[in-house]
Amino acid sequence: MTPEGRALLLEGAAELGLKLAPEQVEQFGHLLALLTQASAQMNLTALRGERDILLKHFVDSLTCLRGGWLDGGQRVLDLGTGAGFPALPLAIVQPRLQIVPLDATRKKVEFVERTAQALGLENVHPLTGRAESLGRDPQQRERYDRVVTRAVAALPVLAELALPFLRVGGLLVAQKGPLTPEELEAGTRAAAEVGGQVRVAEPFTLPLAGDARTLVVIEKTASTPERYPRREGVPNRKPLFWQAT
Ligand SMILES: C[S@@+](CC[C@H](N)C(=O)[O-])C[C@H]1O[C@@H](n2cnc3c(N)ncnc32)[C@H](O)[C@@H]1O
Repeated sequence: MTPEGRALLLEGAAELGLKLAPEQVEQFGHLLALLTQASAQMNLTALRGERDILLKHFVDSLTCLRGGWLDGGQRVLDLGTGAGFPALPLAIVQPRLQIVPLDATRKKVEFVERTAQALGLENVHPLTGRAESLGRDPQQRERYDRVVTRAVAALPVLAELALPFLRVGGLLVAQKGPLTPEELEAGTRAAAEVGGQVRVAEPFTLPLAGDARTLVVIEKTASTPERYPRREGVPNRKPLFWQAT
């Protein structure tokens, strides 16, 4: 990482109230190098360049910590982690979290696994598979305190895919771009259908970059009915209470 990149990362984190230790900055530098190297060989992430990766992957992932919903020693699933976001930045900054990054694409999960090992992150336990199937697996269903997710699907789809993984009382923390009232309305109805209630939908801007974001928190208030999630592909194709685009 260049000295400018280091300053940018520290400033972005500071805007979120986080003071990164030197070892954590080292880990982010290592992550940047591994991501850049792997992206040259496979289609891992659309973002290229130090500034974009630092702000739009690393700092952006850390915005999931707003509100303190992920404080403490929680068991967390990162639904649709891709190249490890937000899982890897969260694991670096909150070592007490036990994080399971989940993705349907094996080569992405393999990258996350290799990278977590290289960074010495023992709190990362990657998993390959589709949320629709794993959400029905007794070893995964209702086993998590938190589900985090970033840039994966519309809110009603996320509600159906994520809520089955949560214990009653657990929270879905979804980091999204700008949210329309229609998406929030559909997400609220979908959440109710699968056993959840929207607690917070808070707009904010990404530190330094200024992009519009929304942090949505849905609490699981009742057990998810057995019929959810529906079979693979259906939640996206026919989202609950929402017109697929
Ligand atoms: C646009 S990427 C976002 C990746 C990462 N969360 C990020 O913010 O950079 C969406 C990822 O979600 C995964 N995904 C989408 N639907 C999924 C499902 N039903 N089960 C598991 N993974 C899924 C895709 O394979 C893809 O890697």
